[in-house]
Order: sequence, then structure tokens, then C-alpha cells
Amino acid sequence: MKISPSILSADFANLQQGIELVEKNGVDYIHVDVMDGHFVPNITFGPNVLQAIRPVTKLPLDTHLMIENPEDYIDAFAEAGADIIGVHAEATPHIHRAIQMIKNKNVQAEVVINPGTSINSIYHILSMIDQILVMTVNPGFGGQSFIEESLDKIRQLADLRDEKGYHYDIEVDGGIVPETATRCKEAGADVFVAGSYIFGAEQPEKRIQLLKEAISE
Ligand SMILES: O=C(CO)[C@@H](O)[C@H](O)COP(=O)(O)O
Repeated sequence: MKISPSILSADFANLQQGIELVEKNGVDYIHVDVMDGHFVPNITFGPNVLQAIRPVTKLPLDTHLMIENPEDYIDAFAEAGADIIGVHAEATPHIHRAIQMIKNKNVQAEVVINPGTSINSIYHILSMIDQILVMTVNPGFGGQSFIEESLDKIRQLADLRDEKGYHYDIEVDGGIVPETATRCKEAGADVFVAGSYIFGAEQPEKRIQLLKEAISE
């Protein structure tokens, strides 16, 4: 079980401080939400920001591209230091090629699906991927409520993994707090992204501890 705090909810003027705090408290990844103002109605970080935070942490940078034409930026994010790159199935007609491009850069390949997207659309790439991100809110903003219907998709993906012997981790993102994390874990999730729950708190270290307890029970 892994925790991946989303720096979307960190203090952008003190990103280094936020990252060091969560690293010190035993999280597993740093989740970087890249938004382009087209695929989602919000704009955040480009490869330059990723490159700037790369030396600040030893943790893998779990990079979630919420951008149109992700193929145009995969190399830039890989060269900036991303360890995992996630591309949305909805963002490109060539998701198979995008996954190949990520793997060719020796970066872990992730496919991401929105709450309204069925797993049928990614069925034929499941054998290739290292991680699948099941969005449990509509992407674009932190602080939204968990969408219950996502649990079915997590169960289906966990069953398929067992049945076919696939190796992917199942990551969940959006509205993750101890209670939703426990239910996602029971459904088969392995990696838990949390933004506002961790960085929106006065004592993020306590929140990390509570999340850890919720997913280890
Ligand atoms: O990708 C996204 C939003 O598009 C997420 O990573 C959010 O940052 C999660 O925020 P919380 O729901 O945990 O506040």
C-alpha cells in the first residue's frame, strides 16, 4: 500500500517545504498534477516545475498528465525526472502509442480513466501498463467528493489482474480520506493519492498517519 500526496493542494510558494514534510513522514510517492486548461479547466505545472522539484526529493515523482495531446510532452516530462507518467485514455486517440512512448523512455507507464470512462476502453493495453489510475472525482480540482461508482471499476480491475496475471498497481485519486481509502483498499486499490486531506490540514503529519492506519487495517 502506498500513499502519494498531491502537491496540487500544497503551498505553491513553498513547494520544497511541503514535499520535505511529507517525505519525512513516510509517504511513498509525490503526485504531480499537470493541467493544461484544455483537457481540464485548470492550469498547473509544466516540465520546468518538475525539473525544479526533482532534486528536492528521493521519492518517485508520480506524474499525472491532464493534458490534450500527451504524446507531445511525454519526452519532456521523462527528461525532467518523472518516474511514473500517467496519460488519460480520453486525451488521445492513440493511447497504445502513448504508453509505448512512456516505456521507451524507461519510465513507468500509467493509464488514467475518468469517472465516466469504462474499463472496456483500455482492456487491450492492460497487459502493458505498470499502474492504472482510477479517477474517483472528475479531474481538474482538489477538494471534491468521492464518486461511489468508482468502487466497481476498482473491483473489476483487481479481478482482471488476478485472472490474467497482470502486474499493474491500482491507484485512486480524488476525495481520498481514511474512510474512502479503506473502501478503495477493500475493493483492490494499492496506491492512494490525497491532496486536500494532507496539505489542507494544520498538521499534515497526523493526516498521513491516519491514512496509513486506514489502509493497513
Ligand atoms: O488529479 C487530481 C484532481 O484533478 C487530484 O490529484 C487532486 O489533487 C486530488 O485532490 P483531493 O480530492 O485529494 O483534494
